[in-house]
Amino acid sequence: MSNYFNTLPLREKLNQLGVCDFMDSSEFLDGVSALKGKKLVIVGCGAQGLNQGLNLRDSGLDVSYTLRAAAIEGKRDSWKNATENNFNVGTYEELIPNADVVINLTPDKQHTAVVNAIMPLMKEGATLSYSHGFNIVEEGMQIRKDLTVIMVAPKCPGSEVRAEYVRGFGVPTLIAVHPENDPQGKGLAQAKAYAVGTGGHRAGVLKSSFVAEVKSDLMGEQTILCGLLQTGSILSFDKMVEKGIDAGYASKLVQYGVEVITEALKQGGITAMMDRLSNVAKVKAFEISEELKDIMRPLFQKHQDDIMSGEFSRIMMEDWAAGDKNLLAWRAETGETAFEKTPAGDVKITEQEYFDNYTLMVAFVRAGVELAFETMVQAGIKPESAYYESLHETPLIANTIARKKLFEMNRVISDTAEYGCYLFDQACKPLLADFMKKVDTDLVGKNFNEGKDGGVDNRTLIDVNEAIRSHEVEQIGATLRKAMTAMKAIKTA
Ligand SMILES: NC(=O)C1=CN([C@@H]2O[C@H](COP(=O)(O)OP(=O)(O)OC[C@H]3O[C@@H](n4cnc5c(N)ncnc54)[C@H](OP(=O)(O)O)[C@@H]3O)[C@@H](O)[C@H]2O)C=CC1
Ligand SMILES: CC(=O)[C@](C)(O)C(=O)O
Ligand SMILES: [Mg+2]
Ligand SMILES: [Mg+2]
Repeated sequence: MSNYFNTLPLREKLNQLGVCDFMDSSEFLDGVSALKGKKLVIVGCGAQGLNQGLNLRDSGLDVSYTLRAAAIEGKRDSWKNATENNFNVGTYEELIPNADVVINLTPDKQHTAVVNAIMPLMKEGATLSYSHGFNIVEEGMQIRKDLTVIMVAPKCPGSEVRAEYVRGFGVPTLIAVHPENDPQGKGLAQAKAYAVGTGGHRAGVLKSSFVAEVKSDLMGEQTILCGLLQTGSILSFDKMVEKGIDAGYASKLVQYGVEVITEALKQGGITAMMDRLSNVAKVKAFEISEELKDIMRPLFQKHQDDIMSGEFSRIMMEDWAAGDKNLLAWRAETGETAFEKTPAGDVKITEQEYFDNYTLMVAFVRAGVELAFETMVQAGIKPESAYYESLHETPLIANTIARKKLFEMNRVISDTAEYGCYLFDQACKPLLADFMKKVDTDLVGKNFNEGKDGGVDNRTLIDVNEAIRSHEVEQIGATLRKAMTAMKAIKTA
């Protein structure tokens, strides 16, 4: 097998990277009917497996789980997840031969082995589905020609696929049909029905390609979504402790702050998030986020370049071959950070205080979202896709940090995302060392407005507002959010 993307001629690379059609709600009037009465068998019952299955069942579809024999015999967590939720569970031999759609929701590093094990058992003309195209795009997996290969990729962690559905909303979803595997032409109808089944159509569905999904998904998770939220959280906590802010207060501000701040982002973009600051704080946050963008731009570009060239997947696959040596070591290190080890203090922090006392995080988020968006678009990813991946998903990742900090975030995201998150974090911290030396408690830990009279230069404020509002991520965001009429506000700390 070899990297599928790298075997394509340039025009075809560009072609597939550019596939991105926002699907109008009228495209989903058939609901789940293309999958109704069909046997959907999910392989694996982890973060995506369990939560997608719950949504699909609640949408009236026939869902069961197949697990490797050892997981069933050992009654492992995946077996418990499925059986405690009253799903039918069986071995590959028991369930795959009758499945109309086999949904592969095992970790990316297992895909080649899993697909090689299940493919011979699949019935003629069945469908194989993925939620991330790594195996097809980066490893060049070849699928039997009678099988249809689709992708339904929710732009968020599995836990939030469920949480948003239960709230009556959904998460933006990329769907695709692999051009090499659509013998009956039914792939698109099935992928659409599946996206309705998970609730994705209420938030927005893009008709994408395996290539466009992989090259954007890897970029988002490594940089703004997971990498930068990790780096920003740790640096913020350490700074507060260094400057004598109570550690319990610092822990609480960082754990919940990013969720509160990015809730405004989700509802009204960078503009709404920045508008939560006083005028003086907004001007300052704008200035430091411009500085942060200049410092971090080369790192964002390096991540995108390595993703496009296949260098990222090459080094990650080396780690797979080494039994996840680096991943496991980095995971353990994350668990040992002072932020992770310091419980949130029993102090009241009001919703507004999270903005006023954590201006630094507002600046990190603006810088990271805009940089990720700009870098993706420059690399040929379409703005709609870049918006979901950089802006809309950030609050959904922040929800996992609010739940149980960074170790939890890294547990819930895929191993692929986790590996890339650590790579970014390790490169970003030294890059920000000089910047962080200048940061004081007015930006993190104390109210930025304290001791200031609140006055700003009108011209400066007008220019700042204009720069924020005219960014392309705000333009496309305003359009895409118009379709999100069912969006629910979430209860933050
Ligand atoms: N995590 C997320 O939020 C997101 C993930 N995705 C994609 O979804 C897919 C699934 O990822 P994720 O939900 O994180 O995976 P998890 O690690 O949470 O779940 C893995 C499941 O697969 C099973 N499994 C592991 N190894 C094997 C194996 N060799 N053979 C059979 N079953 C195995 C595990 O069960 P057991 O070990 O007990 O057998 C477990 O039930 C990936 O393609 C990922 O990129 C996409 C969007 C977001
Ligand atoms: C949660 C999600 O969308 C990720 C970050 O892409 C993943 O877990 O791989
Ligand atoms: Mg993703
Ligand atoms: Mg991912």
